[in-house]
Amino acid sequence: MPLDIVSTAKAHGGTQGVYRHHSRATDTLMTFAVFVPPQASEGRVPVLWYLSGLTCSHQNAMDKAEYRRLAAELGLMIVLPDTSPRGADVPDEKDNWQFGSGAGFYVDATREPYAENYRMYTYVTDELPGYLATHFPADMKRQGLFGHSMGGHGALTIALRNPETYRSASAFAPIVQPTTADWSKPALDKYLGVGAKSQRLYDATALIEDGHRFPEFYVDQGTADSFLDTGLRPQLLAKACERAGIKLTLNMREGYDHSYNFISTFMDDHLRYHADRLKG
Ligand SMILES: N[C@@H](CCC(=O)N[C@@H](CSC=O)C(=O)NCC(=O)O)C(=O)O
Repeated sequence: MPLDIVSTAKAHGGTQGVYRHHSRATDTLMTFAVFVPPQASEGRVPVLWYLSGLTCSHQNAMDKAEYRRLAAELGLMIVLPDTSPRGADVPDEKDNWQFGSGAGFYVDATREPYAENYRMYTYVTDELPGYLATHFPADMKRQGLFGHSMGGHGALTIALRNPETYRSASAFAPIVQPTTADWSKPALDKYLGVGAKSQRLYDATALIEDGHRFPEFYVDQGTADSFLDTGLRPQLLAKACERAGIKLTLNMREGYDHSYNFISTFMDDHLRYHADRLKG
């Protein structure tokens, strides 16, 4: 399980690193970022996964999410995976930002020609955790997930499917019902097949309807988000959670849009939420 170091830099007493490896899941080179807090010099620390949105790599959140100062104070390791496989041999739609490169939707594709490489669910839930446990001072018994938009969808669905692995889950402006939203349905149709039952495994509201449970979710959503009514629709998650008896804290943030200005504003609240649930 070899890992190449792309870069490391000291930040807030910890280390921000970028790493690259060959992935068995995607059969491509994959790049990811990890912030290791200063507390790791004394023992393993809790792991918080940040799943990014459409068009992103590990780099966007590293540059704009402003997580390092408080993660260093709280002793949280922050892991930033890429959002899709990439490379000349990976099937893609160059002019479509809602599909292919930068738009893996955290699914394991089953349709050709995508099934060989687009296996981001397995990559994030199985393969990359193995690298963390081997190469980093990560306490894999204390893991949480959060993410933005497509990554918020990833965080909610992965938590619902693996409640024994993750202790906490939160999201910024998540796509809560990707099987029907205009910017995600076409991608799920291509990765998994039109009308495929398996699409429900990648849809937070469908998972809840089908009996999957997670103790609680914390969600922030900007009211000036241009994707709010067609792509995101947090009210659908609220309804599903209410019916299922899942505690949901949904903060509608007046005037905030979909950008990293919104994410960085509320980043501290999310880090504290996870730290409370990952301690001890
Ligand atoms: N290019 C698009 C806008 C794309 C966009 O807003 N991407 C978001 C995630 S959207 C949901 O998954 C993002 O995080 N972008 C990266 C960034 O650094 O801001 C358009 O033209 O509307």
